[in-house]
Formats: sequence, structure tokens, C-alpha cells
Amino acid sequence: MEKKKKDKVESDIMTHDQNPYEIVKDLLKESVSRLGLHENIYHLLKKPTRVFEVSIPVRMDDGRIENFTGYRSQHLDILGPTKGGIRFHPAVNLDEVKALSVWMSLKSAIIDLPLGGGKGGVIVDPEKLSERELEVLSRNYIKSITPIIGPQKDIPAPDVNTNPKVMGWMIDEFDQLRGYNIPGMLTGKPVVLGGSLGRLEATGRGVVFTIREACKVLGIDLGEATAAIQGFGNVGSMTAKFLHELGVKIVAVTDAKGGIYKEDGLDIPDLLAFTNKGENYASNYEKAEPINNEEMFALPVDILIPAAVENQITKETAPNIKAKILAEAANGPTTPDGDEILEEKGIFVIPDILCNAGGVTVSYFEWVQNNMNYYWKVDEINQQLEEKMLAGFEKVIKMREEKDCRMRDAAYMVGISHLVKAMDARGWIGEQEKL
Ligand SMILES: NC(=O)C1=CN([C@@H]2O[C@H](COP(=O)(O)OP(=O)(O)OC[C@H]3O[C@@H](n4cnc5c(N)ncnc54)[C@H](O)[C@@H]3O)[C@@H](O)[C@H]2O)C=CC1
Ligand SMILES: O=C(O)CCC(=O)C(=O)O
Repeated sequence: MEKKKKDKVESDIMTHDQNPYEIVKDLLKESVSRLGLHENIYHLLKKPTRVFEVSIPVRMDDGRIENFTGYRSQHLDILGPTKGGIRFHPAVNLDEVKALSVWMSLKSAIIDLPLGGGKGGVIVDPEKLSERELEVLSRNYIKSITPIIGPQKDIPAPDVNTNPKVMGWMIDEFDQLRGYNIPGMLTGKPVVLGGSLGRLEATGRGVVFTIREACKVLGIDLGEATAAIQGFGNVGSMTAKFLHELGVKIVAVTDAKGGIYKEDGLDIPDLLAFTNKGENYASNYEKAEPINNEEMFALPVDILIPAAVENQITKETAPNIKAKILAEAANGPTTPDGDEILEEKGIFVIPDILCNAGGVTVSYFEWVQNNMNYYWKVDEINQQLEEKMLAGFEKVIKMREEKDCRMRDAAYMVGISHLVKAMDARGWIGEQEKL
């Protein structure tokens, strides 16, 4: 009863402009039309092929059985098996998971990966679980979606509040069910179990490649640039590390618990060492001043990086943004009305489906290595990641010039055009739908 009430509240509070699935459908529709394609293409793209809802009973430490709700959405598998992360968060809902799976299809298409889009989520606040409860939840979730996943079907990976440790439990459960080791069934796993070198850093590294390219377009010298980052988990912290290595002064980082600010620039290696010890920097790091998310968005920095959750750049926060570049490391951080304000202000947006595609790119490399059971050196992986990200960035910039449109529309058009080629090759579409 309690659970039902919570789910209802979550979906009730989402307006059309905050609902990621409504947002992504509107963007798909607009881009299909801009490309001069028949609206049938929109109808082929707008819905995931398959969505799966599961109940995940967990015996809690106090003996109670709590029944969690989980989802897996498989958007489109015309380029290859569907692929995408698993999120553990109290705000997870079906529309969010569906939108995240559409974004995965577009990301893979932009980067030219032979993969489709998938995504999973469980409605849970992992901070409220003990380690044992979290492990049981992780194992039971993967068990419940076992019929629809596998290395040639749908390949999960980490997302918000999941990590290599969680992936280790999940792969163990799957291997035990199947009776043999299947390393390519998920990615982002510990290296000792067939994880790829460079995967942990990949999303942040990819974000920084796109920022570097955007700075070239705008004539910004990275050595003189300043940045602020929302979210200091896997993606935010790795983005901070690589930007710092390029000489960018990171003046603020924030997360769900608060944030810190230092005008002269934070000592990122020191901060990473602090957080790696499991410390909460927002309340315990003494070498900087406190700052909240709203204040951070309004800082006079060159580069602003939302690396947390959806709907952060809104009609409330966007008017205060002073940055020249908004690098969307998170999925769906900008609402449509936030986007309009960014456009009016002439802020250069690196859209999520391009900006954060480094994660799935190295996940693809991990899967390839698992399939051939031979493992590459980290330099090889990083170099191939860079090539893929730069090629994706180039395609989006070219489309933006051709169509004289926003970076976001250009990224959607690049992704959709690639998917349409695959639809055509499969005989899904007739003359009227072709480019
Ligand atoms: N992990 C990956 O490889 C990839 C992640 N992403 C996206 O990047 C974003 C971050 O993911 P991860 O770093 O993996 O997750 P994470 O769980 O490691 O970190 C999430 C961070 O966001 C913060 N956060 C959560 N809610 C917040 C709020 N309301 N306000 C401010 N901060 C908040 C958390 O405190 C934490 O610092 C998500 O949108 C995810 O979908 C995208 C591509 C790949
Ligand atoms: O690494 C992957 O397969 C998926 C990463 C992901 O979930 C994302 O790009 O949002």
C-alpha cells in the first residue's frame, strides 16, 4: 500500500515538460520532420519494442519481505543487441526508463556502434539498504530479467547508484543460473571478471573529449577555462579528473547532499583522494566553502557540466546560467523550456546523446573483448574511444551546419539518419519514408 502510494506520487508530479519520455518523443518528432522524413519514421521510433516490469522480493535484515519494482526497456535492436545501464533510484519510473532506452539507441547510432538501446531501473533508495540487502536486490533483479537479457540479446551496465561491485553480483547470479561463465552478458564489471580497462573512466573521459572539441569551435583556451560540475559520482568525478589534467580550473562541485566552491580552483586530486576514502565532501571537506546546486548553476564559469540526473536545467535555473558551454554528462539534464533559454542566450550545448556516449563506447569494447576472450591494453582502448568520440562530434557539427540548427537537433538527426539506414536495409520502410 505504502509502495503504491510512492509510485503514484512520482508519476503524478511529472508534467509533460518534465517527463523524459514525452520530451524524447517531441524531439524525435521534430527531428524526423526536419530531416524531411515521413512521419511513419517517428511512429517506428517512438515506442520501445519491449518493456518488462518485474517484482523483486527481498528479505530485509529485520525479516520483512519488501517487494521492489524494477523495469527493463528494450527500445530498438536493429543495429545489434540492445544495451544500456541499470539505475537504482527512488525516482525511477517506467517513462524514465523508456526515455533512457531511446537515448541509448540514438547514442549508439551517433557513435556507429553495432548496438541498440536498452535501459533498466529499480525503484529503491540504495542508501536505505544494508550491503546484504543491496546484494540480494541486485541478484534478484538480474534473475527476474534473465529471460530477456544475454550477450546477443540485451546487455546491461552500470548507471546511477550501480557500479562494478553491483555488476559483479549480477554476473555471478546470471552465470550460476546459466551454469557457465558468460562475461559478455553485462559490461562495467570488475576487470578480474572480464571488465575492460578504462571503462570506469570512459564516460568522463568521453565528456572531456567533447568539451575539448567544443572549446576548439568556440576558440576557448582550456588552460584558461573555468568549470563547475553537478554530480560527483562516477561521471562527474572522472570528468573533473580529466578536465583538471587539461588545466581547467574547477571552481565548484555539487551533489545530492550539497556542494563545495573555491574561487582559485579545487584541488581535484586531493578531493578525489578524500572521496575515495568514503568521506562525504559536501559536509566534511574543509578546504573549500559550501555551495548549493542553484548557486553553482549561476557561477560565472566557462563550462557547466550537469552530471547527475534529469530536469536540472529548467526555466528556473537556466536564466542564471553564465557558462559558454553546457556539457550534458548526465542523461536528460535539460527540460524543453530550459533548452529554449539556453538557445536565447547562445550557450553551446553538447547534448547528452553525444556528450556521455563514451561509457557505452568502452562498454562495447568490453563486450568485443569478452566475445574474443582477448584483452587490450588501456592505451589502445583510450585511443579508440577518442577516435569514436571525435567522429561522433564531427558528424553532429556537420549536421548542425547543414541544417542550421541547435546541437541537440543535429545530434538527434545524425542518430535518426543512421537508424533509418538500418530500417531501410532490413526492408522496414518503403520509398515514401526514405531520405
Ligand atoms: N555511469 C556511466 O557510465 C554513465 C552515466 N551516465 C549518466 O550520468 C549521470 C550520472 O551517472 P553516474 O555518475 O554513473 O551515477 P552515480 O550514482 O555514480 O553518481 C550520481 C551523482 O549525482 C548526484 N545526484 C543525484 N541526484 C542529484 C540531485 N538531485 N542534485 C544534485 N546531484 C544529484 C549524486 O549525489 C552523485 O554524486 C546519469 O544521468 C547517468 O545516466 C551517462 C552515460 C554513462
Ligand atoms: O555502458 C553502457 O552500456 C551503458 C551506459 C549508459 O547507461 C548510458 O550511456 O546512459
